[in-house]
Amino acid sequence: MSKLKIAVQKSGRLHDDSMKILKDVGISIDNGRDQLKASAKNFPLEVFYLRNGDIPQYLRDGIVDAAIIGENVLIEKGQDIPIIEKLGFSSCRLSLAVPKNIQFKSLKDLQGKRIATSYPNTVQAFLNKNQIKANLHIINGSVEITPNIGLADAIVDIVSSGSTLFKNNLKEVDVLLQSEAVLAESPLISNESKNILNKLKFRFQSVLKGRQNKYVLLNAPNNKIPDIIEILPGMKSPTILPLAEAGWSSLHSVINKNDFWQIIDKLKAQGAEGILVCPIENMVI
Ligand SMILES: Nc1ncnc2c1ncn2[C@@H]1O[C@H](COP(=O)(O)OP(=O)(O)OP(=O)(O)O)[C@@H](O)[C@H]1O
Ligand SMILES: O=P(O)(O)OC[C@H]1O[C@H](OP(=O)(O)OP(=O)(O)O)[C@H](O)[C@@H]1O
Ligand SMILES: [Mg+2]
Repeated sequence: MSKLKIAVQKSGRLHDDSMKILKDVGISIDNGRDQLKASAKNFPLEVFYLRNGDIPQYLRDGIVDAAIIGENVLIEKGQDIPIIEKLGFSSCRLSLAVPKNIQFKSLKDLQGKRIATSYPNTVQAFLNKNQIKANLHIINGSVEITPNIGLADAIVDIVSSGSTLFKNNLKEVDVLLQSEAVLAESPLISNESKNILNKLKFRFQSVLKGRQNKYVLLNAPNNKIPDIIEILPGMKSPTILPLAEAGWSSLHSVINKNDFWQIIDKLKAQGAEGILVCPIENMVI
């Protein structure tokens, strides 16, 4: 039986979360950290550990069938490569930054200036769109240091918490794009591999939905149940079970983790007690 070949970053920001989502979908991988290739024990999958920036070419050439990769890298080097699922981790943005003490009024201030970046294609497209001519200085890392050592007037690099910009006395003045880890597919994938990839995608989706939601159990007096149901819509509708104590019920439901605190406050205000909140491993809808 053939195996799906999937690329994962060998080491770096994406590695741990990529391995975690594979583990969370129940795939167990024989993992020697120095191995460049490893097979799953219980799923037709072979993992290739590669450099992030090399992955678009491997996908394009059909050397791998799929990859977990930063969306920003596909925008830079793999616009021809389809994204089939966003994976919700490694969220960051690609931003333009300049020294803090510089007065930056508009993008026109970049005219004729030097911009350091590891993302030349993305930056050039951004400059073209804004009709700006600037000189790109392409480097692979530590981009934020370049204005301080006189190598560049501005930078375009990944920002997440903003602490690297802060430490280097830079300020963010524009955002070129938002990014997160994605599941990408080779344009040359075979039908057989595509079937396996669809199964993997389905498992990813159920784990991602689970991560997005929480399972809530609570006790409430029966006369409060209609009001509480209004707050707790659930997947279809909440489960209601009678408690041993007369006049009380237990309600079970699923809530989006983003609405979580707001909903809990409302539940308490409606007389809910003994509220338990549990993580969800998988949600298959
Ligand atoms: N500070 C950050 N916070 C969140 N996500 C990030 C951050 N920096 C980078 N990323 C995301 O993680 C991906 C991998 O980043 P990382 O710096 O580990 O690799 P790289 O230097 O681009 O590549 P390589 O594998 O060749 O070392 C990036 O493409 C981006 O999508
Ligand atoms: O906004 P922050 O949370 O500070 O994150 C941004 C930094 O993270 C990434 O670098 P990384 O640490 O991956 O090092 P690298 O430049 O060697 O890739 C990115 O290139 C920025 O430098
Ligand atoms: Mg990096």
